[in-house]
Amino acid sequence: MSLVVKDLSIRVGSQHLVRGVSLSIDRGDVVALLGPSGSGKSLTAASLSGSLPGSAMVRGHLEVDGQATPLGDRTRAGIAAIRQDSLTSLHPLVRIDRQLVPVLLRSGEASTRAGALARAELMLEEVGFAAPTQVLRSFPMELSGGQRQRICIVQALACRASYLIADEPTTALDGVSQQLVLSAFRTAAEAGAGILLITHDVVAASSLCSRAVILDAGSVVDQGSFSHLASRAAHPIARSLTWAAHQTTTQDKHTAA
Ligand SMILES: Nc1ncnc2c1ncn2[C@@H]1O[C@H](COP(=O)(O)OP(=O)(O)OP(=O)(O)O)[C@@H](O)[C@H]1O
Repeated sequence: MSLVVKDLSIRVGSQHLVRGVSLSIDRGDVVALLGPSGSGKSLTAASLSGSLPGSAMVRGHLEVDGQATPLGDRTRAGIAAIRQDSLTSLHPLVRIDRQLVPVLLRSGEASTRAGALARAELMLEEVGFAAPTQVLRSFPMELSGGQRQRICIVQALACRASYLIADEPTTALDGVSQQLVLSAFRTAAEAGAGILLITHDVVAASSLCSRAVILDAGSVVDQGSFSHLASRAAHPIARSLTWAAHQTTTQDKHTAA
């Protein structure tokens, strides 16, 4: 079971911003999408989650668990997304409980409102909220950027989607929250979700992901395991992006030994 995108191409006006990108994510696997700023990671993510801007022209083939799926389809079943900008993802005039409870009921995580509230509290605790009851009663504007980001992460995980597209989910978070979120992703993958993690944090990616796809100027320049990318990568960007992570992982292993 996997999500496969082939020959993805995105244009806005006369600009060809993503060119022939192909990648796959297996259920239960976490794949990193790395690359310099402006290389096309967010556009690629948006095309998979059906949230490309209306001005974008998209071409290519998407298959979800063997089922061909239109790339422009905005109501895509089975794929949840975490976007970079958490303020636009949450309804500003709706309290957090009313943004989480319906998702948990729809996904079958809970069958009653009381059960969904209890589950929401637990999931909020798992991403570092010390007072989840209070958070559930808040409006998004009463929370910090990092808190809103973690609520979007809980909302996406609450969908229990087969695939999760996470665009820089931990950028606004402190170190402890980052670790908790990565641990929640690991748990989701162990439960069978396929995750695409877009990040500039190569060390975090190498600790969580089995392999990475590297984009530069809208094209895939390399992909494979982190040790492959660090040692034999054909493209200098792939080498520089993965070298530090590989060094850290290797040092950690030596320290542990
Ligand atoms: N709606 C849009 N209209 C026109 N150009 C866009 C649009 N969205 C993105 N771009 C351009 O497409 C290119 C890729 O953008 P994208 O946001 O995918 O990069 P990214 O790799 O996610 O960067 P970052 O790491 O900084 O988030 C950039 O040159 C950007 O300016």
